[in-house]
Amino acid sequence: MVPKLKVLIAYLSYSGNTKETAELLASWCRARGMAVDMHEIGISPPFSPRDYDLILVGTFTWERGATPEEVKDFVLEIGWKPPNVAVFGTGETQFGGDDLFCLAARKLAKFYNSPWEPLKIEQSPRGSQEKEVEKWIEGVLEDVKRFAGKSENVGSGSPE
Ligand SMILES: Cc1cc2nc3c(=O)[nH]c(=O)nc-3n(C[C@H](O)[C@H](O)[C@H](O)COP(=O)(O)O)c2cc1C
Repeated sequence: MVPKLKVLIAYLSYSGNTKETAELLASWCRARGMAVDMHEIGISPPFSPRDYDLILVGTFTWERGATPEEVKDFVLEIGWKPPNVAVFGTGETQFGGDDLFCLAARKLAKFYNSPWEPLKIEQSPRGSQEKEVEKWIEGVLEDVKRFAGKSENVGSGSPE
């Protein structure tokens, strides 16, 4: 039997948009037979990144493009850069246009040298943006087997 792909979805959400995105991603992966664990940043107990074939990290963007402190702490707790991190984020263009839109997600993807462009969702993913979520996770999973099982210790640090 082929072992199930193991996916961890870690996210931070205050008002629910990033959580909704995380749940859509979880449903999509589970419907395709993957084993999914959810991790609420700042709440769930620590996990071992090496247990997973893919780690999805979701964050909203805070004032003037800032990364939420909880996400910075999460990154420090992990303490190294797993090579199989894909980032998704929610934000709102009304807070600073394209320059600041989902900037925390973009910075996080850069920090992890993520092989995938971050998914950027305007507010809630429900409705027309659900297609974007699906397209993004499909693309990520196409590549995942290439990265599965590999790890690379490149030191610790913190995103801006
Ligand atoms: C005070 C404040 C500042 C914000 N600044 C930004 C920002 O600079 N860039 C951005 O894309 N979104 C910004 N947002 C929008 C949130 O990132 C967006 O509402 C997000 O979907 C919230 O995620 P959550 O529902 O998971 O908590 C800001 C929201 C608030 C309340």
